[in-house]
Amino acid sequence: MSDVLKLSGIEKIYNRGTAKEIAVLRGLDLAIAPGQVVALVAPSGTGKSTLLHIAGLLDTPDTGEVAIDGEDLGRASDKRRTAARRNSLGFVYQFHHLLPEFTAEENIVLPQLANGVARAEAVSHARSLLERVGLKDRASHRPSALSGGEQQRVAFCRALANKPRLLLADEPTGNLDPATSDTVFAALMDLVRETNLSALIATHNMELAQRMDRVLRLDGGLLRD
Ligand SMILES: Nc1ncnc2c1ncn2[C@@H]1O[C@H](COP(=O)(O)OP(=O)(O)OP(=O)(O)O)[C@@H](O)[C@H]1O
Repeated sequence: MSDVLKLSGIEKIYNRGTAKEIAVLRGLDLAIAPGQVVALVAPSGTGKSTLLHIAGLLDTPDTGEVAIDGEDLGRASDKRRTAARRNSLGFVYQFHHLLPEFTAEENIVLPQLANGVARAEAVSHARSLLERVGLKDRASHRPSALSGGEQQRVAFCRALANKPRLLLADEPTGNLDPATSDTVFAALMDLVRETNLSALIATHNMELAQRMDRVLRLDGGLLRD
């Protein structure tokens, strides 16, 4: 079976050929197998965002290949990359970025409608996701009526709404206090495991990183165990 994410020889150099040249990624390789959860540990400024943007098809490398499920998308058309982002990738950030004027449930329904799923099916899927993260009775609340940990759990459900193959997360619990971070992270991991999702999760928290299948450090533009 092919890797869900395969990065090969990724180079990203900003301001190439000028005095301000900065080589952020220097021939980086990464393979994530189906169902594998990888922790990305990267001190500030080492290129974590650059790497997540390239893996998430939001940016392109100068050289190298980005394959999702065996399809090379690094230099595919914008249309194809947008479709892959919608269908194959889920994103979670440090802040939830939920739509404030919609309920928790609607925030999970809307991306499905945008992908052509019928409303009844989208609602049923949203409810099942909310139930799995313990928020069944919060479905009709707007984000402002939810705690920080609850907001983030809704954001996880939204990321999984379109049944992605790969979850990309940037400090998904970085905005929460340590105790809340712990339970919310456990909820995310349960959801990821239940759906056999692959994931690349950036975190500064070594204790959380150790709970993943593999811990990789970004160092000198390359990934090391
Ligand atoms: N568009 C750009 N043009 C020039 N330099 C850039 C650009 N984007 C990022 N950089 C530089 O590349 C390096 C890596 O940036 P990146 O945002 O990937 O770091 P990061 O590891 O995500 O940092 P942080 O955790 O602090 O957000 C930094 O030195 C940054 O200043």
